[in-house]
Amino acid sequence: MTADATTQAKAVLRRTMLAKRAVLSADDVATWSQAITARALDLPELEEARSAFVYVSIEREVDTRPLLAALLERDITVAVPFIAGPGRLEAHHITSLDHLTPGRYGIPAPAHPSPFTDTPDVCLTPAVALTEHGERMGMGGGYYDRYLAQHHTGVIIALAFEMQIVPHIPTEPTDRRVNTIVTDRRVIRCSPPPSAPS
Ligand SMILES: Nc1nc2c(c(=O)[nH]1)N(C=O)[C@@H](CNc1ccc(C(=O)N[C@@H](CCC(=O)O)C(=O)O)cc1)CN2
Ligand SMILES: Nc1ncnc2c1ncn2[C@@H]1O[C@H](COP(=O)(O)OP(=O)(O)OP(=O)(O)O)[C@@H](O)[C@H]1O
Repeated sequence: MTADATTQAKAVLRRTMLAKRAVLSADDVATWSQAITARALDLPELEEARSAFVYVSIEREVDTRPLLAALLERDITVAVPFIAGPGRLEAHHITSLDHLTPGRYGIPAPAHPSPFTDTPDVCLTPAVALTEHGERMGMGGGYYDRYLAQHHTGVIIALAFEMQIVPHIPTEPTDRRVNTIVTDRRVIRCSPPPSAPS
């Protein structure tokens, strides 16, 4: 597939998956998010982490507020995304959810800059779709792929509803795979796709 065809195929899948997610009920999102939060908080890599970079959810994404609140209680460094420009994501340290205010695209972001420039022990990413092999498709800004190309975080965990797991995602060389996916039903430890170099 050419690069253009891959981008096109991704855009089609993105629209389909966003449409499916848009019609989830608020109740389902809340119930499933609770299950995901409990499972994520039990992961040894999150229990052992000294720092975590966690997205702040909007709309029908897996709700990360309860997870953020629990991590802030754990006395580890918690950082959240700040959109610094097109495709440019920065991590900024917060010590309270009260430090968030609506930012670019209406996504809550730190009200006052406090850059966390280290490599976080764990990165918790949003996703529009994922495969069991850890291939991830996001909103199409390339924000996380660029961030993760610069910060060699060992543990990348995606939070997703079971309905977001698909058999195939068209990939580009710049796509970073996630190590683990936490859904409302299970924890998926991702192994590389058969065709990919390990
Ligand atoms: N909660 C959350 N935070 C996140 C992400 C995410 O997916 N979820 N991102 C994951 O990477 C980054 C933001 N990525 C985004 C990419 C595209 C659009 C978007 O809606 N684009 C519209 C244009 C909207 C406008 O111009 O106002 C579009 O492309 O049509 C929003 C966010 C960083 N923070
Ligand atoms: N490390 C990188 N360097 C340069 N360009 C990149 C990099 N990573 C991704 N891109 C480009 O960004 C664009 C969007 O990428 P992609 O469709 O993979 O985004 P996404 O994973 O859906 O979004 P996000 O990471 O924001 O959730 C593509 O044109 C891709 O080639």
